Amino acid sequence: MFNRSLALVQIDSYRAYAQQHYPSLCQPRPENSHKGTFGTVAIVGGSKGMVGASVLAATSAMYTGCGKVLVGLNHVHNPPAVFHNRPEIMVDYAVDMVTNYHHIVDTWVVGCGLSKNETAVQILKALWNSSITQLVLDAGALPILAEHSELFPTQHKRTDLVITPHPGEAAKLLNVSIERIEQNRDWAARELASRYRAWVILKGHDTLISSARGFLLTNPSGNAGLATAGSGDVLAGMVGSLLAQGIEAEEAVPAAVWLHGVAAEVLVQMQIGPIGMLAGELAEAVRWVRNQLTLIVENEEQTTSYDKDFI
Ligand SMILES: NC(=O)C1=CN([C@@H]2O[C@H](COP(=O)(O)OP(=O)(O)OC[C@H]3O[C@@H](n4cnc5c(N)ncnc54)[C@H](OP(=O)(O)O)[C@@H]3O)[C@@H](O)[C@H]2O)[C@@H](O)CC1
Ligand SMILES: Nc1ncnc2c1ncn2[C@@H]1O[C@H](COP(=O)(O)OP(=O)(O)O)[C@@H](O)[C@H]1O
Repeated sequence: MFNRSLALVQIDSYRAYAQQHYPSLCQPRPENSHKGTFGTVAIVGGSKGMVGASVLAATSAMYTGCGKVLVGLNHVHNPPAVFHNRPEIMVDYAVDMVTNYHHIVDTWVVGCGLSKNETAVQILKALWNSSITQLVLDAGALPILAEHSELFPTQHKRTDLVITPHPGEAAKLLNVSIERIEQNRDWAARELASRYRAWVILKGHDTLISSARGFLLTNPSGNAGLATAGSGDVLAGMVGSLLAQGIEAEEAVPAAVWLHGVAAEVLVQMQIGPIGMLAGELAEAVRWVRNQLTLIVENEEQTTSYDKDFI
């Protein structure tokens, strides 16, 4: 029988890569830090039947290291007072959250499990036209952007707008077929970045990251284990989390994609996947990788035991 506690993971090469490309991921926590030091993320989504998507995004945001997470659920007029398996997460009705929590949120992540309806459109419009500086749009937010372009002027002043389409969503945003996106992925990522003045994560095998200034990168990590329900929600939470921690978008956006892929690779090395890998397991693995990256190691050849019993 596979013994998880004996699983050995080669973390050294990941650490070396992160030190070179994403040094902020390797910074240990200052001793005098407090929860406000690492920012607050609000996840807006969770329509009926898809509350799990918001909980996954919120959980992964916390596992990635932000200080506080709020979830605003749409449709659910009497939201649960608490997610019983995640009491750390503050929860409220989405409209109330957008109205009342403006001042305490650093980064808004909108769309995880968000169905399209009039309230969802109004929520997105309110956030789009507000003074918030960091906005990540995923999943259910993207068809709204595509279908109500008149409500979302592309000449916004936001510092950091990140959109995270899979090819189906990119096709809607660009009004072309999914085949056209898949055959012209570089073009699609660049076109979306320039059109929306946004950071774009065009998901799928060989995820692309693009910026309005013409930056284009193919993410080197990940595997087909990521093709599982909710793994995009996990990624959206991670992007929001790194931004909320004050990491510049130039680093935070590609770092989140890389870390997400590394977590999937670690799970495969542990034989938890690629088949049957769960989005929740991915989020837990992200926390382990994130902490491993901050360790100072003297022996470069060291391998590290990932013990599932300790996560
Ligand atoms: N536990 C929860 O609460 C969960 C909730 N979730 C939430 O559900 C919401 C909708 O998500 P969803 O998965 O139902 O539909 P969506 O992603 O819009 O796909 C629609 C169609 O697009 C296409 N397509 C997709 N990917 C593609 C690709 N890479 N490359 C090419 N085509 C691709 C594909 O078309 P097909 O290939 O099947 O013809 C597919 O049928 C969203 O808000 C999310 O957050 C989920 O995260 C799951 C866990
Ligand atoms: N074959 C694959 N190889 C690498 N990454 C993949 C593969 N399939 C999916 N992914 C990744 O998994 C995530 C899926 O996100 P998404 O399509 O939004 O799913 P969901 O809505 O279920 O969360 C994305 O980060 C995508 O890049």
